[in-house]
Amino acid sequence: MTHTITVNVPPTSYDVTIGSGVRHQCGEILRPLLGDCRVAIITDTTVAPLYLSGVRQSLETAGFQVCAMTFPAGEAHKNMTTLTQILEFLATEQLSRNDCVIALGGGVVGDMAGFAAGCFLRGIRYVQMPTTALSAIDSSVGGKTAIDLSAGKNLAGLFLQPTAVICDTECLQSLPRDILADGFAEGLKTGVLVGGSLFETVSQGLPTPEGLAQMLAECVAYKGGVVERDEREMGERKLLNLGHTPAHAIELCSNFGILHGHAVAIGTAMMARAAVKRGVLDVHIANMVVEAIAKSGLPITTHFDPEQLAEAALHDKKRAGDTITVVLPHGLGDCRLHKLPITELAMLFAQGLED
Ligand SMILES: NC(=O)c1ccc[n+]([C@@H]2O[C@H](COP(=O)([O-])OP(=O)(O)OC[C@H]3O[C@@H](n4cnc5c(N)ncnc54)[C@H](O)[C@@H]3O)[C@@H](O)[C@H]2O)c1
Ligand SMILES: O=C(O)C(=O)C[C@@H](O)[C@H](O)[C@H](O)COP(=O)(O)O
Ligand SMILES: [Zn+2]
Repeated sequence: MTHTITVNVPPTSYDVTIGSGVRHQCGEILRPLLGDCRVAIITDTTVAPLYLSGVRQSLETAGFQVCAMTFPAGEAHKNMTTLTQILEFLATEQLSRNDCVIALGGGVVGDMAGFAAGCFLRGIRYVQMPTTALSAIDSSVGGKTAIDLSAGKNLAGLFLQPTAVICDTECLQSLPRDILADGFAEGLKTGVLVGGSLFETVSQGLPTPEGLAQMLAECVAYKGGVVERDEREMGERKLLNLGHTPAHAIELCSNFGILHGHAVAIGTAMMARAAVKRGVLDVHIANMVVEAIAKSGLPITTHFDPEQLAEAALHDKKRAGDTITVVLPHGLGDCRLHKLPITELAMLFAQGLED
């Protein structure tokens, strides 16, 4: 079964197609959307040997002229050096304004290729083809693109919505278990934000392949709705950052050596515990959240101390001068924004790390 979710972000609108084997139909899906143009596939060294030839074949059969560039896999390469290499590649290949970038890979490929597409010739179109659970659940939808700077996570980037998202659930079968679980952290985050049956589903641990497509579709439908209402993160979209203020600090402190989803898992557990200490969340609900995270094989605490994390979090995009907005769960399906003085961050993180 194929799921199609439409995201309306005026003046544009795009479909997210989720289904088994859909990478082999990417050419026919994209031809009416892109017209007669060249496409540049950007991918990484792990994904290229697995999926590049199948995607290329589908695109060529549909009449596209295709070129491809591969960069080394991993968060350590989500940086200015790789961005420059992608831009130089697009220029050498003489892509024009009518042409299109295809991001084939996980969130690192999607964030990098999307950013490059947004800068090249002051902006060309791009398509997301997510191949990790994380990119399928979260990063391929919504138009946030970015690279990391040495001062912190995602500090340079653009909002640029893709022309289409094509998610082949078959690709997720080649993920090592820890990377599959890593992506599931954003699903757990979404389960806490939405509550109800989605939280019940995600709290049962990693789903079966059949259950996975349904879960992905529910997460994407929720995120798509938030993005439609608040594309530029002026209000409601900040909720998608549940767990991310500590997560981004943990990623920076570990020199980007921890996977994003693992950091989000810890951050979400921390915000659940801190919410209890602050009297806004029932301890039983917090325990359910922390247990659901642990059940998926994800971490729930960190060895970094609260002061160190608070220092690292000062680069967070939710900071405005002397205040920072964090997300605290008040219940399942009821997360709220809290504006705190930055001087309270270390205390908040300490509360999040206490049992
Ligand atoms: N833009 C957004 O809205 C958004 C949302 C969430 C996360 N992110 C970003 O996404 C990134 C994390 O994404 P990720 O977890 O997908 O990381 P990733 O892209 O680094 O992929 C993880 C690893 O899995 C490998 N891989 C990818 N697909 C595979 C497959 N099908 N089979 C086997 N191996 C495969 C990759 O080569 C890589 O080594 C972070 O940089 C995070 O900041 C962005
Ligand atoms: O799409 C969003 O909005 C999110 O916040 C999703 C997050 O899971 C994602 O990690 C995002 O990249 C974080 O954004 P940032 O603006 O805090 O860098
Ligand atoms: Zn995230």
